[in-house]
Amino acid sequence: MAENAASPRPAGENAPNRSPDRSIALVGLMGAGKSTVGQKLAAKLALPFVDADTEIERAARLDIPSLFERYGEAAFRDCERRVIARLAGGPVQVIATGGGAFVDEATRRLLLARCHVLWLDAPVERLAARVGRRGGRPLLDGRDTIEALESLAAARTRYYAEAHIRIDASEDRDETVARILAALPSGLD
Ligand SMILES: Nc1ncnc2c1ncn2[C@@H]1O[C@H](COP(=O)(O)OP(=O)(O)OP(=O)(O)O)[C@@H](O)[C@H]1O
Ligand SMILES: O=C(O)C1=C[C@@H](O)[C@@H](O)[C@H](O)C1
Ligand SMILES: [Mg+2]
Repeated sequence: MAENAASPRPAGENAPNRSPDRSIALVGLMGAGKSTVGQKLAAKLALPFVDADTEIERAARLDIPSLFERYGEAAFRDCERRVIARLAGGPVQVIATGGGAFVDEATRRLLLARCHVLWLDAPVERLAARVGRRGGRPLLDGRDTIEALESLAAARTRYYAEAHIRIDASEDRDETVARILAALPSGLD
């Protein structure tokens, strides 16, 4: 069906009237959808998309499990802090952070100062079903997924709660994107 030019555009359907003044940073636990929802959101807003985990792997020339194994979590966090500082200082874009990035105080302050920070939140059971048994997440390896995510949630929720906006990310990806577009500040248009 031909598009009716007279009909109003659904919010966020096309990019030109949605030009954020600053980057959008997605935070939240593993499986919240930061990477997959972030890509869809960026496409809707016609913005570049960047994934901090991928950028860390590129900078370190190692995948995340190998980084953890060879150098330990502290070295990974150092790398993560530097990579996110670079991304937050870059052009306006959608940034998917790694699940633990926002716990770091320097990263948290920087993202809150420079970006629209959105916390993608969903119940642990839903997150566990999404991350499944696929490897690549060293903090879940060899542990009961629900227990591991519950303990991360207990330690991290107070940090995620500092995000500018909380998005209920329990439903499917398109619904989460729609919720984000509806929740973004109207001054962003
Ligand atoms: N809203 C959703 N509905 C259904 N499946 C989803 C949803 N969001 C993400 N998924 C699926 O869950 C898995 C994990 O999602 P994703 O990699 O985007 O999470 P993440 O928040 O980036 O996690 P991490 O912190 O480990 O990088 C993927 O297979 C993705 O397709
Ligand atoms: O929640 C976390 O601490 C992590 C989440 C992933 O995105 C990766 O950044 C890494 O596996 C650590
Ligand atoms: Mg991710």
